[in-house]
Amino acid sequence: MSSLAVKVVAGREHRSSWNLEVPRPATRGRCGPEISLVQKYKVRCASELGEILLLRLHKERFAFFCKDPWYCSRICVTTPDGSVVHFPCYQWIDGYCTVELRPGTARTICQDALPLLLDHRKRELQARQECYRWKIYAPGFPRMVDVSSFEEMESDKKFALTKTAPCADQDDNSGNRYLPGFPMKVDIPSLLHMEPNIRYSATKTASLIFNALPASLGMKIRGLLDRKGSWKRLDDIRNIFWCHKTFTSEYVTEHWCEDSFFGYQYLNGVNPIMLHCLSSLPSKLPVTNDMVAPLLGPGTCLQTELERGHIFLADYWILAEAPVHCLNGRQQYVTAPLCLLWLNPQGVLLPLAIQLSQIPGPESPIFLPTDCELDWLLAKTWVRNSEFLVHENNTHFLCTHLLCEAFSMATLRQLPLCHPVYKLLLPHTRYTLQVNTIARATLLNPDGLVDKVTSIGRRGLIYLMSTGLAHFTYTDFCLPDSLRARGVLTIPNYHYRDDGLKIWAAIERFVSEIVSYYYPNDACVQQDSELQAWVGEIFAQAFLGRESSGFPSRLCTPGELVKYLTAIIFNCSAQHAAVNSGQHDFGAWMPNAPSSMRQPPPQTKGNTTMESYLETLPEVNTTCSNLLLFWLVSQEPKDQRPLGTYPDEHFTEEAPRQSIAAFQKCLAQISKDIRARNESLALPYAYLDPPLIENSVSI
Ligand SMILES: CCCCC/C=C\C/C=C\C=C\[C@@H](C/C=C\CCCC(=O)O)OO
Ligand SMILES: [Fe+2]
Repeated sequence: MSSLAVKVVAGREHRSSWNLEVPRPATRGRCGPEISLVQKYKVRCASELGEILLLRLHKERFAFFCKDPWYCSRICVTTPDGSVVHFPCYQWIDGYCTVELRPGTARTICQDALPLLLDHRKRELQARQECYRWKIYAPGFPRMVDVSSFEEMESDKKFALTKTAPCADQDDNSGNRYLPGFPMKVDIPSLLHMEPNIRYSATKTASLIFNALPASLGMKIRGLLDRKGSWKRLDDIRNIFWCHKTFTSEYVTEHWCEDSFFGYQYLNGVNPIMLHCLSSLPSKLPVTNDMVAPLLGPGTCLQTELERGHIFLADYWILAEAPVHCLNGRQQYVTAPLCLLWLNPQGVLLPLAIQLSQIPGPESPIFLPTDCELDWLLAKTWVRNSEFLVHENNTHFLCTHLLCEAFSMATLRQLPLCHPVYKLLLPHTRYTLQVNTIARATLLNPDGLVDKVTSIGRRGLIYLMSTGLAHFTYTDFCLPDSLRARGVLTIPNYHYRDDGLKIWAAIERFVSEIVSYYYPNDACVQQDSELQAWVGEIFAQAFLGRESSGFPSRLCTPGELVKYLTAIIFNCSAQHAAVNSGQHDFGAWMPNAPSSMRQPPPQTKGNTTMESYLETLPEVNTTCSNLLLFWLVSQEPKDQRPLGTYPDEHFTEEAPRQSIAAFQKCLAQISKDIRARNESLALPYAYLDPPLIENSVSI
């Protein structure tokens, strides 16, 4: 327990009496803002204070009680003339220290003139930069949070701001151990030292553990996590999760073999960003008209369909040189397929041809829907395995989790609490540093889950993500630009695109209202040195300063700022929901998303049997460990905050608060429309229904 003292720093000195409402120290054990208590203080001053510039909270030891972290939401001050001033805080106060708060009115650095306030901004950022330090995890990776610095903070060590952090590969791995009941090693030390302001709340942690433990122990007891060898029958896979079936997972189990469902997943599955429209075939995929004529039917040909813009390609080139790994002591296999698809006159997307390598030739036959059933199924399953690798590592982990971590870090390090962009973005960074730290400690660590279930292992993951980042562009990052560049604006029943564009537009409208309020002209953007440092830090640390990425290193106009902020908020919320929430739905039927392949890709046709198919799919323990992860990450643990909900009132002015209300109204209408559309669908698409989208990447 500790005591709290409040000090008011004001502009002028006069006689007055002030009422302060301060959140009372709640309870031990970081239970977050869930318990809300308010303490009222009357502060009598010998003189009138005038405008309050800063409010200082001192947290001190109380008698002999031990140190307790407190969560302070905000302080409300009623002035002698009856007006109320809010001082947003929304932070854990750990240890005995002083926190200085400014009134809630957002201010850019250009709007501050008083040296006291300019100095306060500077000191606030210095302290944050000391606390949140960048770490190089692997060459070519976006930089991430260095959790070891929190350990140092707690032991009150002093350190230089320029301290360089080690790479993950040089870390001491002695704390990386097996935990009873779990199929992989866990890097325990890195989980123990999170700074309280970025740590999961007790509710969220408990919810994650309650989701994980019964599922993991259930599989352990049934021997599934330890059973090596092939599945004996495909049907046995149905029984892994007898109690975790969803409407979609059942639908997938029924329809996974169908070509139309294979095509559907490119539009509305967990990786809806792969298709590019072709105007001509690439030379590395020598599909002829004769090959596809039986499927195209009379009255058309491949060339005509190319000219109509009805031919699409999913190219897994990035896997061509991925390192390959061993699972259960056996060599695994990876390939880099090319999958050609056709949008038929009924508006259904169908696979036309699959080549399982980037190099054409007699050893890489082009598989066709007219081939025998098992050959065609095996070729499609190889593509689904490639989808798994590209989706999990790049679309999901790199492009949402890791990039959003870098946005979160830059926001914490470069923008003070009173900055309008800090107020706008902070809710969209909630728990991202924590979930990524958990992922690094359980999935990406040596002998972690990625090493236990994927054919490329941790080394392959590092290769894929660094190669992915080296090719990632600002166009890919901005949904409308990406859809246009990929030529997929007119494909029917592309619900990810339709819902995503509506949400993008709603975010854009909201952001442009906020931006126009605080940045009325180009000069305001250009002269905001904190904003420019923030963009520059993202460019340098997330995109490694690569000019060809097209990401800005500087922003010049309010329009550029609106686009950039819209893209960040969209990717932290909607994009993560689109590529995260369906992992169990689409992956629980393992043959639809195998994490590894145990036989080389076929070099001839006509040899596939059900036995060889089962010998190619992952073993029982590999399958079950992976499905355990899918189950866990497909549901947001409790303590959720859906898109557009801002219970922490960082903005206190009327204009931004009205913009928030309008944003919420717009999202509610989008939700209504999505739900109405879904009524008529055999397989509803709900991943982008706003109430089901989390504000931030937090699982
Ligand atoms: C089997 C027990 C695992 C416990 C892990 C608990 C929570 C997971 C924490 C974070 C997950 C984050 C992301 C991970 C996504 C992709 C990683 C790559 C996976 C792969 O290649 O297999 O999910 O939301
Ligand atoms: Fe995720």
